[in-house]
Amino acid sequence: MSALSLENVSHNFGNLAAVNDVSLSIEAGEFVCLLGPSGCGKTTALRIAAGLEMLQSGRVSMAGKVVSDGKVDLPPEERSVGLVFQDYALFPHLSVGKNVAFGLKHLGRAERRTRVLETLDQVGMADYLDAYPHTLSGGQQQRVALARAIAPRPRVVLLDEPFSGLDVRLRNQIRDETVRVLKENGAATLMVTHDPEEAMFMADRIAIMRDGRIVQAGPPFELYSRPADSFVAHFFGDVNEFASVCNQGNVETPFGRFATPDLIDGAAVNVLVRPEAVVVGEKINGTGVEAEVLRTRMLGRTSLVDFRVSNGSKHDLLIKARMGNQFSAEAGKKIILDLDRRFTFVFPAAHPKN
Ligand SMILES: Nc1ncnc2c1ncn2[C@@H]1O[C@H](COP(=O)(O)OP(=O)(O)OP(=O)(O)O)[C@@H](O)[C@H]1O
Repeated sequence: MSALSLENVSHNFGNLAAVNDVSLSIEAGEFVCLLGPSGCGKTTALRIAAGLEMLQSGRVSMAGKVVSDGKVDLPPEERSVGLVFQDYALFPHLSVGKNVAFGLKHLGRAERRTRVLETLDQVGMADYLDAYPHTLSGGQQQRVALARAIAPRPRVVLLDEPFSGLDVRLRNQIRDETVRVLKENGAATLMVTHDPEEAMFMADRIAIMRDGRIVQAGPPFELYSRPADSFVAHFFGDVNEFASVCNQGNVETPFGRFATPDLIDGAAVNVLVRPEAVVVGEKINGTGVEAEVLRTRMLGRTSLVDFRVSNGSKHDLLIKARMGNQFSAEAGKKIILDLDRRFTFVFPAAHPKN
């Protein structure tokens, strides 16, 4: 029995199918990110789960109980959900303690106070009980917003881009703390983000959306290393891309042959290679090619290097490699390149909208 379950949920705004047949279940203690580009329907799906948007079609259940299906439609306050938004949405006229106590009206005075202190302690804000939101930093306000959401011990916590207002340096720390606190509480969490790195950092499972649909769902590494299509591969970071044609179940590339058993002869394909899959200075499959260094950029812990591979009579291939070290080589130097095939993908070229 899942803590939260969306089944075949669809939602239109006029003619626009903002959410299109979305099904997604989240277990207690699980952290799931709904990831996708702006306008793909993430927030609408989250609002439907929360009960903030009236369900048009499909079903929403929590812990096996239907909370919305066209007949039933429980309001947000009866759904056992905690909500955290991008702008924290703290009540400005209430102290931190009163903000956190807001959803605890059902508890007696003493118990309420204990719960408020306990929860503020969990997010490291117990010293700010009597402070007002405007006196707090963005990171502190975000912690209080999280405390307010989890204080009633909801079964499900829904977060909508909760870190986008924060300083970049603070974000990783607060992301870490947020996952820890939500896991400690055993809540099922659904977080909306457009940032693939944030999703990879935080999620047990990522559901990636495009044009209202979930195109792939799975653990972060699965989406990164086995993308379902070219859109997913591109969404998780830079890729080198070159065109080829399928011939007798294979695609020939300068780096050797790739099997494409599901494609017909003559099918145009794109070969996608992650920059970190380019192995520099080695032949690993006995198939390496000589390449010329065009440009090297040191990015601190990694280096990004542009190479040119001569491709016989055809156009030269330009390939970016990302290396986990400080690589330095003069432009013009010749080096052998090969590919780590785990991060090399072949997809039909005629993928819609790519
Ligand atoms: N109340 C509304 N009325 C009309 N159209 C809406 C409404 N809310 C959202 N939309 C449209 O529905 C689509 C999905 O919006 P939604 O906010 O769910 O996307 P999103 O993936 O969360 O995007 P973002 O990351 O930019 O918030 C968008 O095209 C948006 O313009």
